[in-house]
Amino acid sequence: MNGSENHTQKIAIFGVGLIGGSLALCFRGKPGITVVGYAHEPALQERYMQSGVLDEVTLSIEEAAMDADYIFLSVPVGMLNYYLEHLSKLPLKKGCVITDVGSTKASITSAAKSLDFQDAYFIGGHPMAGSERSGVEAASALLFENAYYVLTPLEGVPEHVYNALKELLAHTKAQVIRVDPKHHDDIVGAISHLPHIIAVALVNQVSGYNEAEPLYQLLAAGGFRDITRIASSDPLVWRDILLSNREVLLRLFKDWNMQIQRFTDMIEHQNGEAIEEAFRSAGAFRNQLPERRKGVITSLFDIYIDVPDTPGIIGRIATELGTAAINLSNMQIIESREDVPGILRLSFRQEEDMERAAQLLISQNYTVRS
Ligand SMILES: NC(=O)C1=CN([C@@H]2O[C@H](COP(=O)(O)OP(=O)(O)OC[C@H]3O[C@@H](n4cnc5c(N)ncnc54)[C@H](O)[C@@H]3O)[C@@H](O)[C@H]2O)C=CC1
Ligand SMILES: O=C(O)C(=O)Cc1ccc(O)cc1
Repeated sequence: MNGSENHTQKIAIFGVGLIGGSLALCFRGKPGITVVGYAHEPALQERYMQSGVLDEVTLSIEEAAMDADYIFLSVPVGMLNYYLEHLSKLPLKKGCVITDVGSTKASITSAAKSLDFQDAYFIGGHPMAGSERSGVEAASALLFENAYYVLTPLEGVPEHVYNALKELLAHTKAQVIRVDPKHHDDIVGAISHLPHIIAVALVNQVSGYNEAEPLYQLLAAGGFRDITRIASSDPLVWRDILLSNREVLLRLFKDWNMQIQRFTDMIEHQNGEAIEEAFRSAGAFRNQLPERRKGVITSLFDIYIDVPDTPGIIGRIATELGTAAINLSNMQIIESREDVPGILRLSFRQEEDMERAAQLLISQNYTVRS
């Protein structure tokens, strides 16, 4: 029975990459849970097993699905229908819940509506956390912590089945939220898919200029890196997402073109006041966004310090923090120029570690900014 603590539960994961692997890590080792991965290619079997996120791995869809209480489809969006259809023809365990993690929800939900799962149920899902990285090696048990996890249950899914999935997802430490599939795609199109497109288009524009003048790449610093991180996302995963949210995106492009046209007009007519107002209103909205939700990418508490361009300085700072038992999660030089101090970003998982590090470094006369 799903959701019962007294029974052993089998969780099957199809597509053990960033998201599937992170889910596996959240579930694996929890009392009574066995996590089995499905690998569609022999080479993946070894890779999945070596990653240490699974209890078992199989090359057989049937074997993975057999007796599973939950099946997570965490393959690229373009492959979801194939697996859903295949599963609908298998004798699944009574009460089995099939769910997915795809970044669009309307298409998979409408496919699921047209299939007969007999004694199984389909509940669409989308964890609103991730990164530009991909593959099981990038998986982390902390990925979903405090993020939202959207569920889009089909009509007719009993409440206790929905609640059992929600209970299982508590292992991810995400906050489950129920959203209509089409509404989900409208919103996520604007806040995730469009930004990915803009980032890629911008990088490609600059990369074109850089072919004739390599100074573009050399001078590209803070702002460019910040808003283009997601341009490094997996091409195949994103091809599928964008094609699956086609209509929403085509609509969003119209509004986007209007925004660009507005800037064209303001600059052409030297309308400084309107430019100021555009920045003012954007800033006001952005500043009210909720604090970055914790997760492996976003949980970091960052401080920035100016570092003189002295050999070994980074190693020295890391050692000093280590000696003071301050847990540093990451350090990255985000600007380094000849003859001027570079900027080093120090990231911490705990706010307390960040505060202690700031105090220590200030006491050693470093310039520390948050
Ligand atoms: N990348 C992100 O930040 C997020 C992605 N998603 C969704 O999660 C799903 C997976 O994305 P990621 O984990 O990022 O990608 P990934 O590339 O890290 O993982 C995909 C996995 O699926 C496997 N795979 C590919 N084709 C397959 C096939 N035909 N049959 C079986 N397995 C196959 C790959 O070997 C890989 O292990 C996508 O549907 C994506 O839209 C959802 C939230 C965040
Ligand atoms: O890296 C980022 O900031 C992301 O935007 C991650 C992401 C990618 C795809 C999703 O469907 C949800 C989240």
